Amino acid sequence: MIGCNYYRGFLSRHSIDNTYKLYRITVGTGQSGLRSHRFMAMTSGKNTTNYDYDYFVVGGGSGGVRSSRIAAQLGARVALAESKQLGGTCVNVGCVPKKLFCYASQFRELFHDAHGYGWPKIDMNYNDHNWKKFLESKNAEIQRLNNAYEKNQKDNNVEIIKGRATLKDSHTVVVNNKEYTTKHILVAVGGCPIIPNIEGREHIITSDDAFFLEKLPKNVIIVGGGYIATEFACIFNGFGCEVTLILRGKTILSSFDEDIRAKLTDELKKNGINIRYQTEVERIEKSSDDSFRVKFKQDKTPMDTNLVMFAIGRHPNTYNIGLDKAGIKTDDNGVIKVDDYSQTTMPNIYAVGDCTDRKALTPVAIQEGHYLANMLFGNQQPRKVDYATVGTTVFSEPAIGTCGLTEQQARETYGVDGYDVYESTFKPMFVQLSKRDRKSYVKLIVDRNGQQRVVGIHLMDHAAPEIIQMCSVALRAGATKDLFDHTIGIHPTSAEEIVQIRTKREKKN
Ligand SMILES: Cc1cc2nc3c(=O)[nH]c(=O)nc-3n(C[C@H](O)[C@H](O)[C@H](O)COP(=O)(O)OP(=O)(O)OC[C@H]3O[C@@H](n4cnc5c(N)ncnc54)[C@H](O)[C@@H]3O)c2cc1C
Ligand SMILES: NC(=O)c1ccc[n+]([C@@H]2O[C@H](COP(=O)([O-])OP(=O)(O)OC[C@H]3O[C@@H](n4cnc5c(N)ncnc54)[C@H](O)[C@@H]3O)[C@@H](O)[C@H]2O)c1
Repeated sequence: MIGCNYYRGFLSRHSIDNTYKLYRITVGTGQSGLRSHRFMAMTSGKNTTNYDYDYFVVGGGSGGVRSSRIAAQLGARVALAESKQLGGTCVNVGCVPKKLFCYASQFRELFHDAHGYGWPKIDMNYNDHNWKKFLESKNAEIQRLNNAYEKNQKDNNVEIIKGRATLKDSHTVVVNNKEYTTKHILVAVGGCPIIPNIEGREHIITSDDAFFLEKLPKNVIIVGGGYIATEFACIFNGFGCEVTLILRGKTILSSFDEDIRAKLTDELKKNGINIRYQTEVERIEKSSDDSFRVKFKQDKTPMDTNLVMFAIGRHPNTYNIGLDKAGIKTDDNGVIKVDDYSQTTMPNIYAVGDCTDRKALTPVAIQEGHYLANMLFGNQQPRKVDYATVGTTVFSEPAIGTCGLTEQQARETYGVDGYDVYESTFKPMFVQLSKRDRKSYVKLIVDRNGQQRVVGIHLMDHAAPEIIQMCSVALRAGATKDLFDHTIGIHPTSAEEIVQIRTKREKKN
């Protein structure tokens, strides 16, 4: 198997089928019951001497690190158990290395663009790219972050306990056979990639492995159409690999706005990414030359490839950590049930981040963990995270950014006559001289009633990730279309399109 799997230490791919069976724990706790428990638990506060700690955090990823540090700053006695490296998915096998991979993969096009601006033409030979050197630099940067995280926790008096934690009961956590008692527990164990139960599954790599490949493949099949599949299709494509995306359904990024999906699909195809729709992998066979033959259920023509990557979602790391012993209920997939304030079915135990069913994004896990620490140890009123206006980006090439309602959600919320759509497709200035065939796109959805608030913004542009951040502030503030129209743009930018669109688009049915 290629590379190392960050999580394989405690949840091997071969245990996953069993995991699913064991996940089928009885559930059915209503949210109202959860809420009343929260206020009981909150009478607690800190410095309860009967326990070893006031707060024991299981999992040192985005949510756990933030929550433990804030709690300690507020005076709580805090322990943090981490079975791998501090920083969790985001730092080790998620956002951070992914963004570095995106940057690295984009130079091919940038060198091409440079020629249009008068720089000498560089004949790119992919073999010239030093993959090993790049991975070494990437690994060094991750190591730097791991160390910085550890120092920051220690400087704030968080006691780090290295090892896999399990719950013995609702006030006892066990790590390396040692028991620790605690007033409150936070479960912030994150998730890991799903690997399907198909013949040849041992040949599958996931995003965890993709960050540690020994060399780039000549061609790659990526199964899935979500964030990770789309981002890695662009990364491998940028490095010159031949990429085929295998979609179970009819579209990539099915939870995104229909127009942004269509526009991005056009760009991916222009970049040379092949997409096969409504196709499912039946099995994977290893060939004598170390390549793989992938057979499909629907189309009987197999494909030969050097690498098969699955990115079909993630499941929580909640298997066999004693949740049942501590009285914590999960759904059938092992997702921890929580109320609006991250309280589980056990009043003194909380859960944040990817092991709950909210938005699986780093800043979301961080805010959930931060609000929780404030609530428990900062004498602050409980505060709900506003999930409706979370801005998010897919770091594709070009990138997309989205915030608020999709058109489909606007249709369901306001009815087909209750909203307006404003849109603009344009060629970004940067590619004019290089003649790169590239489009950008802006779409605003406006609530037609009342004050005409902007309720959805969808962008496709290389600057979309930076622009959408401020759009989410505007949406949270309830900005109206009139406010956008009378805000002066910054010229020449892609962002100015957002305050300049005046033409309503005909509604599609
Ligand atoms: C490839 C990829 C790219 C991504 N890109 C982005 C992005 O660009 N932007 C974005 O916002 N989000 C991105 N995400 C999502 C983001 O990484 C997660 O939403 C975020 O890391 C969730 O934080 P968390 O604290 O819930 O869990 P995690 O960060 O997963 O942390 C959980 C930690 O708990 C530890 N752990 C698990 N079980 C135990 C145990 N029993 N005992 C002790 N420790 C344990 C794990 O080792 C891990 O360190 C990406 C994810 C992936 C996979
Ligand atoms: N840029 C970012 O912020 C970023 C990047 C990567 C990941 N993430 C987070 O991590 C989460 C996980 O990412 P992901 O891409 O694994 O999941 P995802 O939920 O985004 O996408 C999963 C995809 O797999 C498809 N799928 C599911 N089961 C399948 C099957 N059996 N066969 C074929 N296709 C199947 C789904 O239709 C969907 O298109 C994301 O939802 C997101 O919250 C965020």
